[in-house]
Amino acid sequence: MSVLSLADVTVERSGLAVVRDVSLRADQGAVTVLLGANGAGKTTLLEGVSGATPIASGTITLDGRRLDGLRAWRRARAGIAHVEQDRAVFRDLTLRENLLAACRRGTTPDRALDLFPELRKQLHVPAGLLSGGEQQMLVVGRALLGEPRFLLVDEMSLGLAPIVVERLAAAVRALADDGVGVLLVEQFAALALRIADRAYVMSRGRIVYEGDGATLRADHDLLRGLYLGEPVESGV
Ligand SMILES: Nc1ncnc2c1ncn2[C@@H]1O[C@H](COP(=O)(O)OP(=O)(O)OP(=O)(O)O)[C@@H](O)[C@H]1O
Repeated sequence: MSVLSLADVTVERSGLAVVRDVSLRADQGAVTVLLGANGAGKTTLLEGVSGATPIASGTITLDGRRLDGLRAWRRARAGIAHVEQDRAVFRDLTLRENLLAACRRGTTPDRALDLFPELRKQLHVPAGLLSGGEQQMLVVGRALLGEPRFLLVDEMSLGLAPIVVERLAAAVRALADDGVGVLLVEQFAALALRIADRAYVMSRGRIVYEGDGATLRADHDLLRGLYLGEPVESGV
């Protein structure tokens, strides 16, 4: 089983450490969620893992192999796919063309369309005309076409209707059950914890909680305290 592992990772923005000494691990076949309030550093951490932003110190390894010195495309080739927050699609190309653009030689868009069969009806629609939920399905599906071992997903629920969010969450869970390792960043904890195997909470750049998803889901006071940066004590 593959393991994505971070040890003492610090990432800076404009010279300020916004991710500080973060250590975490994500396992293949599991959903690992990274929670935390707005501005906690979650997006920056994912960017550090994918290589979109260089890390200042620490190590990132995939099955023991150092990734942190590699350019982003090499990390992608090693098996890391990053679904960024911006839902960027080629707006004038059809959904099908967007998927084909992401296919490796000899692969087809089937994996994305099997995960989100509702997209098959929209294959010839320009991606810019799709709903926000369909665009999100497109970018998640597109990320799979490179056959990643790990999928980093940033705030996939942002601005979407609850029913669509449920659909996306179920798809992400199914991916993990199918053997992909998912590292999911969410600001809204309830949904993420429902599909999580393991959870981390970040506050002001640091990890302030690590545990299994079910424990945090069951303890609202603990979760609230972590978000507010209060002492980590159950039942406060
Ligand atoms: N380009 C930048 N230059 C300086 N500071 C930045 C830059 N981008 C982000 N920051 C700051 O870094 C901190 C972490 O931001 P980040 O986006 O990683 O947090 P987040 O937990 O993902 O929050 P959000 O849910 O708002 O995306 C914030 O305080 C933010 O203001």
